[in-house]
Amino acid sequence: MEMAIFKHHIQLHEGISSMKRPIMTSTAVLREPSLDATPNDAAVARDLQDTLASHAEECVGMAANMIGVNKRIIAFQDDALNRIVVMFNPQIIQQNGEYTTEEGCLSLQGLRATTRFHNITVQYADADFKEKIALYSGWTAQIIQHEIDHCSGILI
Ligand SMILES: CSCC[C@H](NC=O)C(=O)O
Repeated sequence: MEMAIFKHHIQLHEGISSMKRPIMTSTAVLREPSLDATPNDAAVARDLQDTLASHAEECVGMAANMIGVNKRIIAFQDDALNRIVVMFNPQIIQQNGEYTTEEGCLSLQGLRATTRFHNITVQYADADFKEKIALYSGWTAQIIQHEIDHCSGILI
């Protein structure tokens, strides 16, 4: 087991980033609320970001439990910034504009109907663990809601 983890990190640092990194699909960690993240989880965040980048064609966001780590960390493709954004301990503090839509998930088969909010205000710590509050709308807001649900052990 330790060898396997060691090998994984070698791959990370040798930069075999075009290889799709493994995703959890049916483990308990996806159904459990994750724990608060700390600055010590920076390496997990980088791993999550690299894993999302390796799945960028078919996946717009991920939560750390999708790579088997039960910490409240998300990464998502932000089309406005044209890069992947990482958030530690994201929390929705305001929301409005409820609607129903269909969503898919890399950890599940098929599409499911779900309720989302068009506008959200998110409180989080950024990649440098600085506290931030930001407003998101539409597609990016939908992705963030999906990933925050993952952090609570909620699948669509
Ligand atoms: C619209 S939100 C969908 C997010 C999903 N990622 C899984 O956490 C994905 O398909 O990328």
